[in-house]
Formats: sequence, C-alpha cells, structure tokens
Amino acid sequence: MDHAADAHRTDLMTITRYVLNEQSRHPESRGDFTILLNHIVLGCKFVCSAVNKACGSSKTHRSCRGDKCSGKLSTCVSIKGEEQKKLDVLSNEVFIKALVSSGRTCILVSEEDEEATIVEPSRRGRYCVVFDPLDGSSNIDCGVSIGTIFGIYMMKDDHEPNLDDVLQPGKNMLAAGYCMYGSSCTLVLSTGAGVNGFTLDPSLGEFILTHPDIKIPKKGKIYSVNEGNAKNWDGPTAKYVEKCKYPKDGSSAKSLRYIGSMVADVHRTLLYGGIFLYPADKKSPSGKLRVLYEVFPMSFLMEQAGGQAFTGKQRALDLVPKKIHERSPIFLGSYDDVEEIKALYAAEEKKE
Ligand SMILES: O=P(O)(O)OC[C@H]1O[C@](O)(COP(=O)(O)O)[C@@H](O)[C@@H]1O
Repeated sequence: MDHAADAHRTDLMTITRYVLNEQSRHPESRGDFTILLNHIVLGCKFVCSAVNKACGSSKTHRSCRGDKCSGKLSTCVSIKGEEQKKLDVLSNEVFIKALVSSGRTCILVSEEDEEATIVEPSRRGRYCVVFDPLDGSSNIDCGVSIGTIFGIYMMKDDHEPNLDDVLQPGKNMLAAGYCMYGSSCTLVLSTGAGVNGFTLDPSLGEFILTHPDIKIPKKGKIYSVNEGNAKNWDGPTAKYVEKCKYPKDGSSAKSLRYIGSMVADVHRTLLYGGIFLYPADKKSPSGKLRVLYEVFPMSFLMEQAGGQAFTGKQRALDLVPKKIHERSPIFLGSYDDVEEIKALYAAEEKKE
C-alpha cells in the first residue's frame, strides 16, 4: 500500500489532538481551551445521538421504541424512558450542564434561555460561551439537517461576570463553530487561524479532521434566501436578487438553493461558494437571525475562510450588540458576491 495513503488512514487527527497542537503554539496556554472544547464536543455528540435515536413521522428512524411516541422528531423520547422532552429543550440542558461542568466558563447565553446563565463561583473559568443548541428546530420533523452554533469569548479581566462580557463585537470572539446533524455529523471550527471541518466517526466516537483548511471560493454560483419575503425587501436586496437571476453583464444566472436551516445553508455556502442572505424586510426591520449565536459565529467562520459578512450597514463582526438576543440582517459568503451587495447598499446610502 502507498505509504502516504496508509498514514492518512492510520494517523488520525482528532479534534482534541488538533486543538492541543494549536494551543501548544501559545506557551502561556494552560489547556483550558482544550478542556472547554472537549465539553462542547461532548454536547454535540449527545445531540447527534439524540437526533438519530429520536422517533420521527417516517418509520425509518431506527430506535423508535417509545410507547408514548408522538410520531414527531421534535418531541422525542429522551434517554432512559424519562418524560418526553422537546429535542431543543433537551439539547439546551445538555449544553448548559456540559459547559458549567467544564469548570472553564463564567457566563453562558443560549437561544433557549431568556436570561444569561451566570456560572456559580466554585465552577467558574474565564470563557464566555454564546450558543444556539439546536438551530433550525422548526425543520426537525421533516429530517432536514439542523445544527448547534457556538461562539467563545474570553472574559476581559477578573471581575464578577456580567452581560458586558458577552455584549462584545464578534471580532473579539476567540473561536466559533457549528456542528451539523445531517447524513453525517460534521463539526466546523475556527480558533482564529483558518477553518477546519471534522466528521464524527461513529465507530470511534471521535471527530476526525476531514476538511482541513476550508477556503470559500472567491465567487459562487448559488444564492440562498427565503424568496417568500421578497415583496417586503428593501431596494438593494431586491436589486441584488434580480441581478442573481437575470445578470445583465453576460455572466450566468446564479441558482437559488434555500433549505431554511441556517447551519445547512451556511455549510453549503462555505464549501461550494455563493451567498446566504437573511435581510431586513418591512415586517422584520432587524431581520430574523440573532447576532450573538447565529450572525457572529457564522460571520467569524466566513471571514476565516476568506469570505465576508455584512449587515447592510457594516462589517458584521464590528457590530456591538446591546441585548443578548438582538437580531441583525446578514449577507455572508464568497468575497466577490458580498462585495456586490455592499456596493448596492453603498449606492443606496449615497442617494439618501
Ligand atoms: O423560515 P425562514 O424565515 O426562512 O427562516 C429560516 C431561518 O430560521 C432558522 O431556522 C432559525 O429559526 P429557529 O430559531 O426558529 O429555528 C435558521 O436556521 C434559518 O436560517
């Protein structure tokens, strides 16, 4: 057998090994980040397993044994026959417990909880984690890929943790990522030095590096937006989508691909290129997606992969959120595609 191919198969780069390697470049590192990430990875493995075990309306879900089966994946039977819990509620509990028990966090913001969780002093560390434990949960019952999104900040100095520790611009994040629960379970991570993708090998129970150094194509052929909202879009968004469909410069039209599950739409955008848009519209002037745990982590990954992320007014990662569940319009993806939408908004601003 070819020596290099053999090494590729046997010299496994697990996510822990990868992060340990990265951290060893910082001599002051005490391994805290690796421990935190291991707890996030544990949460992802749990949710992946819960999504796979849960019963669904199609009888194809293998472990549907619940006698109280609702027939819905979103209300699966939880582990060991406990009372039925919605999958997003269960995922939230798992992540909160995993993060607190890491002993490395001080404040947590979850999409599921109105208030931030301040970790009790005896279990505190220096990291602040913002996350959506199960994004796209409205898609669960039809088996569409869904995911967990997370971003990590470091507390500025030693003080009692408070909301200011997470109300920081996205550019201050130390790391961000998502885990997609689809035909395979893929964790995409950036610690600020590029983007890497790891796939869960179920037989090993380990995430293995399968997509090293992901770079988004400079320009793409796909646009991704909910066109059901088109009648309420502002001028620049409407013009941009028109341009995608009917380009006047002789280039080919872009194809529309919209799943309606952010992790899946962004994952495709990252790998194939193109642009993902969730703009403001007349009904939702701030758009739909949440700044801290949707817009920021995905924007961080896009920039790290060579793309861009824009809110319609500014670079997304420069935004300073005032509330933990704040929303923002977002346009993210290939560098050239985002340049085009930036130009349209700049032209509109000039007119005003
Ligand atoms: O259905 P719409 O309005 O196109 O929204 C789709 C977006 O909403 C989300 O599902 C988030 O909404 P939920 O938090 O209600 O799941 C994203 O994953 C996705 O990008």
